[in-house]
Parts: sequence; structure tokens; C-alpha cells
Amino acid sequence: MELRSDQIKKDLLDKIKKQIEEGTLDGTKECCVFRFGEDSGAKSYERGLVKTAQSLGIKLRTHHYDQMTDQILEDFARENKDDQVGGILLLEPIFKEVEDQLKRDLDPKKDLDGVTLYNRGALYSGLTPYHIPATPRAALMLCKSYWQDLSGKEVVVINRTTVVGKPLLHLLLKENATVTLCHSKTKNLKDHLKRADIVFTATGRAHSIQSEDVGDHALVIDIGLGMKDGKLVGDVDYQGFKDSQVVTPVPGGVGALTNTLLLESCLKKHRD
Ligand SMILES: Nc1nc2c(c(=O)[nH]1)N[C@@H](CN(C=O)c1ccc(C(=O)N[C@@H](CCC(=O)O)C(=O)O)cc1)CN2
Repeated sequence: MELRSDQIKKDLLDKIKKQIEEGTLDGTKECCVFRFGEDSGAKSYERGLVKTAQSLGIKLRTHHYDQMTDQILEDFARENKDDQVGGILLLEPIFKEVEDQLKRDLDPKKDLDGVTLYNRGALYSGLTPYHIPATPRAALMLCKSYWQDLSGKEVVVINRTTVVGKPLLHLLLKENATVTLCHSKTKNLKDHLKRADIVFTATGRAHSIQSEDVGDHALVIDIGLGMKDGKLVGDVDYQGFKDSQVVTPVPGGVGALTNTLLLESCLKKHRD
């Protein structure tokens, strides 16, 4: 069975519009996106943000750099202190020469993807961050639209990055799930997958997970983005999946919710 995010996204968009009207979200704030190089996942994220921002009437400022330049730090410093900017997204991958400085200098209140030490530290310590990374939040929201109660569920996450795997681990622990975090050096990945109730996968290896790799009643949340035959596809090869197995599509799954949640975060009002 395919678990799409269309209806959840529509409901979320309606909720955001209503909150802008009521003034609980600040619809005048602008969202600023920095993209470095030509990563296909980052480009897809930016395309999704452009479309969703348009439908919400939110202004998006996009900065793109095809190579390292001092202009990056200049643009960043300006946007970081501009009161009109509600938040900044630094799309991964970020040029190594500036990554540390950008993440260190970013105002935690504008840190839409929760990459600053303040926001990460708060999430990992069970405190309240200003922002939590949008991709794991979207993945969890889609998962909970199918399985509300995750308490005691066996969950496997394949990804250990700071924007997906690590924050997802903490969000799942808060839901009382039993979590196994897998990665490229994990031995016997298929044994872990077989016994999981829920799998979150974000390896970027196109169509690398097949029906027979997971249990007959597994829920598979596909966060992966890879290229196959010139097209962007997920980690899961949907062909051959059984009716009893639930899989989220790419596109039309986690990504569509990710960009909407990120824009919602940008309009948040923060107390000083
Ligand atoms: N700072 C970050 N950078 C990047 C992240 C991230 O989570 N934080 N992730 C990847 C890309 N990514 C998620 O893993 C992602 C890709 C696409 C979308 C999206 O909005 N998809 C839409 C639009 C599709 C299209 O038109 O191509 C959809 O699926 O409907 C969101 C997140 C890279 N960098």
C-alpha cells in the first residue's frame, strides 16, 4: 500500500493560512535559502520550497553559489541580521570552507533546520529548541498519520547525519520507540530490517530496498533521494511490495511535507 502525504500537506497549508490570518504566525517574514553547488537533493528541496512559498504567499530569498567565494559570508552576515528574515536554510551539502563558520554564526532563532549547537544541544538533551530539523519532523508526521502510537515499536533508521538520522533518533525516543540507528558500516543490515515494525531510510541509493528485505507488515518511510534513469527516485523499489506492506512514495511523500514544515517554522514568533 502507498501512503501519500497530499491530504496531510493540504491540511497543514490550510492551518498555516489560518494562523497567518489570526496573527499567531507572522506572514510578513521572509525565508532565506542558501544552496551550494549542484546537488540534486538540494535542488529538489529548493524547487519544493519555491512552489509551497508561492501557495502561502511567503517571500523566498534564494542564494546560489556554484563555487566558493567571499560573497557567501557577506550575503550570509547581511541576511542573518535582517529583521525581515524569519529564518535561514543552509541546504546540505555546504562548501567545507564555510560550513563551520555559517553554522556557528547562524542566529539560533533563524536556524530553520536546527543545525546550530544551541538547537541541536536542546533537542539532544530533551529541552525545547527554537527549531527542529524539518526532514525528520516530516518523516515522523507521515509515520504517525498511519501509526499514532509508536511506544515499544521496533524502528530502524538508516542514516546518521545531523539533519536526518540523529534528530530522528531523538524524536523517536521521545515517542518511546525502540530505535536501531544503521549506517554504511552496519553489518547484517537486512537482519535489522527484517525484524523492524517501521523503517526510515535515507541512504540516497536508488531503489536499493525491495519488498523481501522488510517484514510482511512493515511501514517503510522513504526519505532517500537518488538518481535512476535520469529521474529522482527514493531508496525503495515499490515494484513487488505486498498490500500488507506500507510504503511512502518519492515524490509525494516526506519531501512535500518537509518544505511546508520548514516554511511554517520561518513564520514562528519568538519571545526575546
Ligand atoms: N539543510 C538541509 N539540506 C538538505 C536536506 C535537509 O534535510 N536539510 N535534505 C536533502 C533533500 N531533501 C531531504 O532529504 C529534500 C528533498 C526534496 C524536498 C522537497 O521539497 N520535495 C518536493 C518537491 C520535489 C521536486 O519538485 O523536485 C516533493 O517531494 O514534493 C524536501 C527535502 C538535501 N539537502
